[in-house]
Amino acid sequence: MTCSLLARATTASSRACFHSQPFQSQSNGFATFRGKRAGIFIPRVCSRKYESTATASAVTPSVALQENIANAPAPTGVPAGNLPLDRPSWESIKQMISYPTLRAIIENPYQFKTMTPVQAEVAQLLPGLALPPESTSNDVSTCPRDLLVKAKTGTGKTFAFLIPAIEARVNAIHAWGKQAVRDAGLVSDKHLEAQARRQFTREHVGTLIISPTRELATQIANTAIKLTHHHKDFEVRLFYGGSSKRMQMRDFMKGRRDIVVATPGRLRDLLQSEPEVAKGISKCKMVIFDEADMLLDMGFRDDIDAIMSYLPPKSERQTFLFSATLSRTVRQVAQTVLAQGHKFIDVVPESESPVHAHVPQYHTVLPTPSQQIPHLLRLLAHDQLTNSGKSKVLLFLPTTRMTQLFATLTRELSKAVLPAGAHTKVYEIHSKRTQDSRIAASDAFRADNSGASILVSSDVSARGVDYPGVTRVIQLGIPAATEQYIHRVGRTGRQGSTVGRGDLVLLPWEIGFLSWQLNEVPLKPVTSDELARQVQDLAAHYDADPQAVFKGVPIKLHDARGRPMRGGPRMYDAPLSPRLSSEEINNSIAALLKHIDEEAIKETFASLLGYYIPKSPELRIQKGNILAGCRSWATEACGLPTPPYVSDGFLQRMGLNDGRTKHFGKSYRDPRSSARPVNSWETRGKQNKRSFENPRGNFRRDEQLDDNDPSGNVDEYRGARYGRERPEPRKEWGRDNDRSGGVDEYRGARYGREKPKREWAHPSDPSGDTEEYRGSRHGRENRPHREWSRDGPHRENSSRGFSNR
Ligand SMILES: Nc1ncnc2c1ncn2[C@@H]1O[C@H](COP(=O)(O)OP(=O)(O)OP(=O)(O)O)[C@@H](O)[C@H]1O
Repeated sequence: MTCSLLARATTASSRACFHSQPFQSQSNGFATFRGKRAGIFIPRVCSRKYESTATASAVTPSVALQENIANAPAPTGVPAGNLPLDRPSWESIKQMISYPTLRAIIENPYQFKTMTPVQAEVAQLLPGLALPPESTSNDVSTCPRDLLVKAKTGTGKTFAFLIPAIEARVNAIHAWGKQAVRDAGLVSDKHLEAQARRQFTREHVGTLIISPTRELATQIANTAIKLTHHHKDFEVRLFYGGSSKRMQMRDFMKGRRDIVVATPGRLRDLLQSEPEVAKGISKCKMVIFDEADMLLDMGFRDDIDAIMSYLPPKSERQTFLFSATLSRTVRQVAQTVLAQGHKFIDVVPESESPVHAHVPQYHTVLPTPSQQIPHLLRLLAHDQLTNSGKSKVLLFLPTTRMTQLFATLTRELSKAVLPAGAHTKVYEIHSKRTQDSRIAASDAFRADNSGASILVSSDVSARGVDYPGVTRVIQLGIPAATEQYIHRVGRTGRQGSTVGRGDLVLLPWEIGFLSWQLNEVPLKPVTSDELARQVQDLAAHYDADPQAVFKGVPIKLHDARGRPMRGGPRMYDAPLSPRLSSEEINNSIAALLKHIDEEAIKETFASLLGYYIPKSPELRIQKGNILAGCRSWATEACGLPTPPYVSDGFLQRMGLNDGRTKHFGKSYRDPRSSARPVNSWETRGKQNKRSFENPRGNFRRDEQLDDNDPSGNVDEYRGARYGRERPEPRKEWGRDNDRSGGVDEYRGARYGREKPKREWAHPSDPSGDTEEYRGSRHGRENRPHREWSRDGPHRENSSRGFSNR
């Protein structure tokens, strides 16, 4: 039996998602409903108001709680359109853009007044940026055509690239019609002009927008539909994997192709199999990469190479690259797709993080894996208590299996432990779910107004996806990279909102990521004990006066016909303090873990090994320690009686069992607690200090290891493992039966004191001679200039790197 509870809960949640109620978009204070146009969901707008029936009186909180509340995010966000007024207004560019576009921005469906910095920077380049290259206007000759743009998460980059894209299309259609009349030797012919325009819009793709995930592609397509609301007959086409290719093609063949939004895999597939798509794309004059750094990364490289070979050469098209994170390396790679003389717009000052400064970020390194689930529950409870009536949490997990497991744990445990109890809505998104249920969960979470909702997600929601009103982002385990950390945290504190917080929760052995990869990110530490105290204080405060905590939250208990309301925020059932006590939390967890299928935990364990082992260089720990860490997670956090069995074959595939030692992955534990520090990980990274204070490290010379420990006596262990005292074992390495050769040879190759003699230049090596290879590999000589030409070879193999997300 595979995790029955897990499976039941997953089905239940997808059913719940499909029956979700009309959605409320918090971005503009309007309720949105789904309709259909061009094969994708289009939001329509109508107004909706809530009556406030809750009244409350204030009480004086304790000193600790006052501090707590002072540190908590402000209770209300700045609604969209109310960004500070010192920014340029949209009205100020009314001469630069068409009236239908302006109307969509300032009147309906959006009501934005001012531009964000990135929008203002791009708007400055209008109208030249959106005019056809053959235009005789001065604006064209002086304006750069290609853009590389870096701006903070949640600052409206989508508008910044969609507005020029829409304007360019409008201008191109207009120019084409006029040219057709001129070519016919006429001065004016409305009928001919209209016919030429119609033909142009059906044959030529206007702008191609490439986005790494389906969720983001759908969101961009929806924003494009809203922005072109007042442009007559404008059409947006969407290509993404996981749903019917035939339907997408039927839609594409039906009408205009003003904007095509696509994920790389599906687009490449269609380009190779559908001549009509290839023909349309070959005439496309503008291509936009959203989340450009991710698309230019190795994971998507093959697909992007293939797609670029269908597009016009870079001298004949415009290319925009947008992202919140653009490293120097990505900027170098970007040169291959951007025209010379492109403009680099960077609205993230060098000294600042690409996440908004007003989003406080915390990290916790748990003392033991057994603290993981309790700490997560406390973070969720903390959010429900500090953002009462509007808590919306996004929980990120490293693998799909982990996401499935934690969605079940969160869904079940929230009923017994969290302040909102059974009213907490838990949604789940990852690659194992069907595309329809992913869309349903994403839409439902976006529209959720229950005041206590949680989206448990893998990295498919990490980039670009806009969920208004997210009050907290929790990351359990390390993200795939520093950039991914930034993008995940960027899901909160968006569009000028002052509400938001990020929490990173790590197991002891993951601390290296914090020290080495996130050393420039402004994270503050919070211990699990501190959080437990804060939650207890907040719970006591609530129990003393629930109304005070819900002050100002519109609670509607009955609908117009007097029936109990199903949606909307509601107050928590007091008393909360007993429910949030450590004992109660631990009991609830223990009771639930008994019902979780061991197989589900073992599969999650295997997925974690697959995720973490390649990360050993980033974490700066040995693979064996990762294996030991994952084993202890399975037993201590998930309650397995014994660590899951890992076969030798699996270890070998993971590069763990390299044959040099048969003890790989077996961590040594001294049975006497007095010989160990309280938490052996506390001393990580301080080895020099430790050796001064206690020259014998953590072991005494007279100690004997456990009889079962196969690593031999203490000295041998210490010497080999920590390398401080080496009891003359070096020559041992060069034993006759050691295939690695003499000691020096081994040392040279391994520790880089001597460079190994080059073996690359083997006559059969096609990479040419050493210098050529090194030059191109390490950048000493510039790589031969690479252009994605239309005639380039089409690569067959695809590796999109999202298989496990
Ligand atoms: N000028 C504006 N005034 C108010 N709100 C805006 C404005 N422009 C965009 N927004 C809103 O801000 C939110 C974030 O926009 P968007 O998703 O484009 O950000 P982003 O910079 O692309 O974020 P990410 O880096 O996460 O992809 C959206 O809800 C959008 O409607």
